[in-house]
Amino acid sequence: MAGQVLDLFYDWAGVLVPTVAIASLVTVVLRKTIFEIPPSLNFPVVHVPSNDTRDAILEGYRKYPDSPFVLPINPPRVVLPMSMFKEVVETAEEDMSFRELVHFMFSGHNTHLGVNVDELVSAIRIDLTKSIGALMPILQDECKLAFDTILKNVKEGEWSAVLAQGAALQIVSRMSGRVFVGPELCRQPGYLRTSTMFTADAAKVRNDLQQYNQLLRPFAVPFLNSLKSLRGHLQDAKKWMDPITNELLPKKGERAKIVPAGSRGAWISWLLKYLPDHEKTSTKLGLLQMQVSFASLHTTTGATTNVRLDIEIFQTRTQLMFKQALLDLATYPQFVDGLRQEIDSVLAEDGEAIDENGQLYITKATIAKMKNLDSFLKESQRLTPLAFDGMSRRLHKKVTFSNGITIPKGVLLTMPIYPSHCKSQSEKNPIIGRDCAPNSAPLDVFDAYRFARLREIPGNEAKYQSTATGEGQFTFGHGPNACPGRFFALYIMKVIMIHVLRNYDLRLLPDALEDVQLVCQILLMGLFRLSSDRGREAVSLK
Ligand code: HEM
Repeated sequence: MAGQVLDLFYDWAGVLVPTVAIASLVTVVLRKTIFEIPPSLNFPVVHVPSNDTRDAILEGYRKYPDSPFVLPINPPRVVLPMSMFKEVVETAEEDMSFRELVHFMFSGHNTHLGVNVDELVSAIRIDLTKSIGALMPILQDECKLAFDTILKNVKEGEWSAVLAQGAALQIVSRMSGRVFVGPELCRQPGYLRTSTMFTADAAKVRNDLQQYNQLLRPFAVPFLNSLKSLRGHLQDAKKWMDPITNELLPKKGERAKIVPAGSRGAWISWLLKYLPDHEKTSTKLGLLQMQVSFASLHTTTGATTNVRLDIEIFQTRTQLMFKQALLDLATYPQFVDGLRQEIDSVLAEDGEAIDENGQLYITKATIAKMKNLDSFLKESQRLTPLAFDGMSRRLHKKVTFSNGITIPKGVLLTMPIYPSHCKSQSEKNPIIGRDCAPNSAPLDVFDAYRFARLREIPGNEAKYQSTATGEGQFTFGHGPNACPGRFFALYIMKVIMIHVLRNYDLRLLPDALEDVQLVCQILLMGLFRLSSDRGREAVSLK
């Protein structure tokens, strides 16, 4: 009898064991490929109402301010409590990385995004940032030319409707293009289209590939139109780089050419300094050019799967921020006079400088004295960051944090930066809550000079500048991966804001929809007019 039972057991075991093994294998493969659910995430899941990650993050942060929660989007995100931000930014690149996240989200094998961008980061962080002062004349020249061309129908003394979104895109693209590729190319419609569309097509490749499960993606790649367009942009970029590269590459025995900041080719000469010899080609420089467009356009935006930002996939980051600043200027007109007075009084004291072509321009040092303007831009970004999450990373391996929280390999992490900027969402105050200057409005209210007042408190001067990062100030990330382009981006925005404030009045269209935050993402119509009493008045030179 016992023998029969044993036989029966062995018969069943012979079937059961392989069946269970195959079933487990299939489950693991399905989880990894079809459903893309990272294993064993024992954190609460927050409902995402109609793809609105912003509301889901706010809700998650309200419910779980001190512990992780999951956003069930594709691929799912683990949102960590803000108390862990230091550990996240300080964790070694080999363990979790921002670039790996971009590579994963944007199919880096195909799009070349998220790959090593050390040379790009060095050229931005070291050369571009150091040269901002020297770039002031060309940035202001291009700003004025771009406004005159793009807003040519705006008549003095009359209100005209302007689609601020499109105008801002062209103005910012021209100003950054003037620095990257020089005056001829930066105004060419073909160049402008390629540098903005590269980002749009990269986002399309990402979205297209997400329609397929991971196993099928390699088979789908050759048929993606978005990828064909992307490759076309890279070929165009190479063509544009050919002449500049030929001019700048030293012939045998020659030393590398030094091109002064502001001259055509300077940016390329900075990149060449960091490239190994075998990569000093127009193909590589064209790729870097597209990568810098992408970095200043949409790196983390695409990774957020934020619906509102996805609508605006064609916009540059700086342009989005600039548009938001314009929107805030129109929404809170009570600050316009104060900002104008600051510009006037700083210029009355410093005067303007004259560039080598005899044109007036405002120096970087003079702009730096406009602390209310700096504060206005920082406040604008605090309440409307590009993404409602941020400092996102992908894990290369399982990581256990000092509080015992373990996150498995392959998971995408993010931080709830927007709620952390805004005290009213939680009683966990960020540092700006603690440091609050007297007379400041609550943290959920737009208070244009909040940071200017904070800077007046002894010891705070550098801590609350628009480019500063740290607790409660995460618009540009923080730590080793913090945005290297933020200094450049902010001076572009300041130059534009000063130009607008000195030359135009603006207000929202009277019938602008009620939900301004949403409207601004879709169709922001501003009304501009050349202010008759302020238009281009000459400011006394010292
Ligand atoms: C207002 C405009 C901008 C915003 C809000 C912004 C924001 C950011 C953020 C949040 C990150 C990731 C930081 C992290 O996760 O720790 C980042 C990375 C980066 N940004 Fe920006 N950015 C802006 C403009 C620019 C511009 C104009 C450039 C180029 C000139 C640029 C170049 C980069 C690069 C190269 C990285 C990747 C850094 C790395 O991988 O180490 N950004 N940016």
